[in-house]
Amino acid sequence: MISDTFGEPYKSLAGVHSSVSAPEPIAIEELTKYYGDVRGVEDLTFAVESGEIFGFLGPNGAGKSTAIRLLLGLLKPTSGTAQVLGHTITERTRSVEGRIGYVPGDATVYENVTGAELLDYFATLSGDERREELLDRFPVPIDRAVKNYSRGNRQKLALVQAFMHDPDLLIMDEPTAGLDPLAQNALYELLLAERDRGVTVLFSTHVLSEVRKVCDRVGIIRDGRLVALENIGELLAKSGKIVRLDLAEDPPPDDLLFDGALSSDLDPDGYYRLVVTENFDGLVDVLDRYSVLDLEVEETSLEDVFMEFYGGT
Ligand SMILES: Nc1ncnc2c1ncn2[C@@H]1O[C@H](COP(=O)(O)OP(=O)(O)OP(=O)(O)O)[C@@H](O)[C@H]1O
Repeated sequence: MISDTFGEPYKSLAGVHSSVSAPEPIAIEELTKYYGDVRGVEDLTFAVESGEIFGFLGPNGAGKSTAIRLLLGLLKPTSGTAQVLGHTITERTRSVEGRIGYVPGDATVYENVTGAELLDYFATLSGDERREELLDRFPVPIDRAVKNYSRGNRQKLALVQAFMHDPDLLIMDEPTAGLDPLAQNALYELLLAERDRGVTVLFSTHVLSEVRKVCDRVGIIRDGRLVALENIGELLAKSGKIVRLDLAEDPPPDDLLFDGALSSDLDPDGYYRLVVTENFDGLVDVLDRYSVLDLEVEETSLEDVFMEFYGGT
């Protein structure tokens, strides 16, 4: 009973403004990556605008890391292309790399050096003018070998490394994984402050609460394809209302469906649960057929929206 309202892969007008103004920091066009027969991402098309925090949302295996690794030039696309800071991903130069900060999903390399040595190394590549300020924000045992770091400390070190050369664009793959709540909040504050300075951020996550806290827009990816691209308010508005009904009768949930109802289910507490996006007259017609003992109408939450895309999969 999952609707296909968002079922068609979303096609944005990526690049449409590029002839009249600066190109978007990230513009992706029909980007496809197969690992042999396994689909990583397929036909991704969207743009991340300058100065926004863009949440790239999807469950494990949806294709977020593949898309990010393609953007960073770490993987070669099967077809399609993307521009990052105006440069095609397959032809990027060092000068562009120096304007990007990257937080990988799994920060485990360079085990045998200390945190300080690791940062020194990256400083020679791109600079480190913000190192001290970031170490205050994300304190780590800088003189100890990285191999002895806890997961959270590795992640904090990765954050210091990603931000310390003051990049224009941050690309982050599940950056809060392993962070304690204090460090998570420090990151949210930093992201919002950076956004206000005009920095652009793309980050992948499956943590809905952080999407709500920091993201301006969100792209939802499912099975390698983009299925929604909206600002969060619009996404919620488009996703309709939850109508919960207690009926004297016991009709099968599908009997309550009408044009404008995305889904109809029976909750464990015996209430019918409809997701209604439009045609509230249709709802009134349905109600007219039964004895309604109770009725509640709620706004959809981001969790509800997510479940509409992923429920049952
Ligand atoms: N190196 C690889 N070789 C083969 N298949 C891969 C490889 N990397 C990813 N895949 C497959 O590509 C698909 C997308 O995986 P990807 O890691 O991009 O998803 P994800 O959304 O980042 O997931 P997660 O949240 O678990 O990191 C999955 O089916 C995955 O098994």
